[in-house]
Amino acid sequence: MKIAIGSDHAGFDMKEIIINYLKENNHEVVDMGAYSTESVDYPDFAEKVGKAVVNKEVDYGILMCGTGIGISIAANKVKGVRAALCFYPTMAELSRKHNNANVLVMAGRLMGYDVAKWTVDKFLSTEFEGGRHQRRIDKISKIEE
Ligand SMILES: O=C[C@H](O)[C@H](O)[C@H](O)COP(=O)(O)O
Repeated sequence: MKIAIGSDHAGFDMKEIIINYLKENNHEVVDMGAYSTESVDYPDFAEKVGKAVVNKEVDYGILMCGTGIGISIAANKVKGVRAALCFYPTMAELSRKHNNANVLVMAGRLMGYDVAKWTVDKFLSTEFEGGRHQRRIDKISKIEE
């Protein structure tokens, strides 16, 4: 798969680890920054990754900030983005099955790196279930109009 990934300074270390993990697993990675732990503003990276996803330049996006909260809020402002903040693999699985999430968000300062890798695995390997969940996503899309 082709994955766009981004973080602020607080998510940078996790981003580098996840980029290597994705590459080891034969995914194509587009690193949209940040490129160091120098202080930056998370909305800039949320917007870049979110737009790459909705413009279909990539299959999915992955974002990190310190808590995952700010970058989730920002990413979900991009029309068509369904960004899910996931602390556990099961959350990632359900974000795909029920919410058809297209951006995975994780907390760089609060999650262990092994859990982050397992969370990525579940996100990328789980399909949307459709059915009643599609009806709810259609209602989310209407809110965006
Ligand atoms: O939701 C926001 C994120 O957790 C940011 O990564 C965090 O606010 C950055 O904080 P600071 O500028 O104190 O490193």
